[in-house]
Amino acid sequence: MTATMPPQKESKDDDDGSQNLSRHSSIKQTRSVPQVELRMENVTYAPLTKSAVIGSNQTQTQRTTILHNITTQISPYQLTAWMGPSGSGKTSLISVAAALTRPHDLIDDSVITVNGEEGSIPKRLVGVVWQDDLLLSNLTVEENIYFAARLKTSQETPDPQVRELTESTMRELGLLHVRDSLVGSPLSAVRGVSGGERKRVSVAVELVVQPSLLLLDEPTSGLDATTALSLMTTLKDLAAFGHSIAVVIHQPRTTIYNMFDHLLLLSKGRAIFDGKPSSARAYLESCPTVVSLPPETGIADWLMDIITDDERKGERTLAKYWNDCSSKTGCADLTQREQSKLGRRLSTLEELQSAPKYDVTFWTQLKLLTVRTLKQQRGERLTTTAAILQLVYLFFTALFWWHLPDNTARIYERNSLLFFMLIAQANGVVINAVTVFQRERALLRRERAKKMYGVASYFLAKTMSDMTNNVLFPLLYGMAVYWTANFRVSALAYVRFILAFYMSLSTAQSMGLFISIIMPNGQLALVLAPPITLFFMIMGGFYIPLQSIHVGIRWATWLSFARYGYSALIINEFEGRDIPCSDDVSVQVGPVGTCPLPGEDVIADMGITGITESYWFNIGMVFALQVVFRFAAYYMLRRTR
Ligand SMILES: Nc1ncnc2c1ncn2[C@@H]1O[C@H](COP(=O)(O)OP(=O)(O)OP(=O)(O)O)[C@@H](O)[C@H]1O
Repeated sequence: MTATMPPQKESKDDDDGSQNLSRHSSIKQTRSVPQVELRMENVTYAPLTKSAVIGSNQTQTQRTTILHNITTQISPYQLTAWMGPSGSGKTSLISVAAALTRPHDLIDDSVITVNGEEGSIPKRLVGVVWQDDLLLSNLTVEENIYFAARLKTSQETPDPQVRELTESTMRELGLLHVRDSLVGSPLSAVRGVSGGERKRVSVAVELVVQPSLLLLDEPTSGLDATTALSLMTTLKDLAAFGHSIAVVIHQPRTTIYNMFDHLLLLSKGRAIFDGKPSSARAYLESCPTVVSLPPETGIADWLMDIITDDERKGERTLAKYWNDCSSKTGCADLTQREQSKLGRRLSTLEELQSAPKYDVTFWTQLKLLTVRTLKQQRGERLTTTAAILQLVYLFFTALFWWHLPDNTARIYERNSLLFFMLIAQANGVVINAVTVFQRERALLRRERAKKMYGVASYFLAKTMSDMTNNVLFPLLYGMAVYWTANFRVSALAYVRFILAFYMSLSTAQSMGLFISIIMPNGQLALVLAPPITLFFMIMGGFYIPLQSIHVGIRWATWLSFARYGYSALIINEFEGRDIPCSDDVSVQVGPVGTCPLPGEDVIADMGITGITESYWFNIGMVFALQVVFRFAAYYMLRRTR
């Protein structure tokens, strides 16, 4: 497919001096981007917030007005800057523009229009680069960018073209030298790329999908001057393709300031200027309280100084002055923004909303997400630390249960070991499932909002990865313990042991995922997961034989994956063989005096009777539970936004 370029801006009044910059951007445009003009009029953003009641331990819910009556616009072909001191509401304005706030938090006469029509922008057309990045730490820089690009580029675009786009984006952002480095994260064992590089990767991941509206929260923070300039140049070039771009920026150097087409200045949630950056100085100097720009002071530094000074005085003079000025026509000439020269008719909101839901088919989503999840989870689960943990478990297990003699005196120890293996590994697997999903949740929410993929493909890819990577080490532990403990010597019994152990662990994993999905509060999920697992473990029949569990809660044993897993392991160990008697007469299992003891008596003694005496019944039940957990998890995930 040949690259389709949207009409370029014919010419530009370079009265802001940006024509002096030599720009060598190689950013490529692979598709036509719907142009979006977003206008916010009289926007007052007042979310419900919780605050402490003075003098008591209680909290109260109230509306806090964060943005007051803001009117501004983000237009195609323009690079817009939002500047203001810390706490002036820049980040909140990004949330409003990206339609990430709740509609009822926009109060009074707030109106948002998209291409002239009231409504919020379709989220798939928006890219937001937040200050906190959401990257996949175990993928390389290139992989992070490539997967984002592939998922958001039409199915017909050949892969080499997507690779080329990835390459040019990396080049643009100075990331080629770290393309094969893992991104890493402060929390993971992988240190990864530097903070500034990670920031650039987050920008690249958004930039590569070429959103109509791109909002960036302090993209240059943590970057050196050259890289910051290069990034802003890239954004400026991207705007020239018809994208609408707004950056939150603190104190840009003058070269960067001169690139802006439109400037919004904020102070304590209020606008104090909205218009051409080249007019800001003249306008503000006309305000009686403002000291003129001193010689040899950068304009951005001066702007911050006068806003901070005004905030310190507490009279909101600049906001009032702007309010007076913008409500009259007196300063219209000074502040008039450069009119965007749109190359074509803007799409209606309905047209913007009616685009195909996803750029690539379900199967492509599934393939990409499976590869991506496998890579990410391999780095999280198949780590040296995880291997060492299993070796420690193996050491202790072998220490206490080494080569158990196969006689009636050691039946209890055999059973206890089977149960210990289940409890130790299932608990770890559940905690892991909870933690990993809590980490993925934010990324999933963001990517779903951008319509990069559907829940079904994400969930299926995750399930496939969960079934392999995540239970591999625990399974290897079980396979080793089988021989160190001297369980039943038979190839068939070994295979059946592996199957029962694997099914129990993967069901525990599905339960962990379900818990994690239904509890958005990650800390609560982590606190509750172990007792829930323990409850089902007790229902497993080792601590209390099934027939002795109180009749009021005995029904819960039918919901316990541990019951079926443990029963299958016990049946596999004892069914169809006789256990030689021990000389130790104090040990009694089964009918007194039976020698050798039939394995079936051991099984019956555990309360495993009737239909549950069948190995395959238990495997079937644990499988069914797994399916139920997975479907419930999927259903709940679809319902959450
Ligand atoms: N959900 C919220 N509840 C209560 N207060 C909030 C909420 N969101 C933002 N604020 C407050 O609103 C003000 C503006 O916050 P915002 O993060 O938008 O500012 P900012 O200009 O981006 O600041 P910074 O440059 O430090 O990132 C701050 O005082 C902040 O504490």
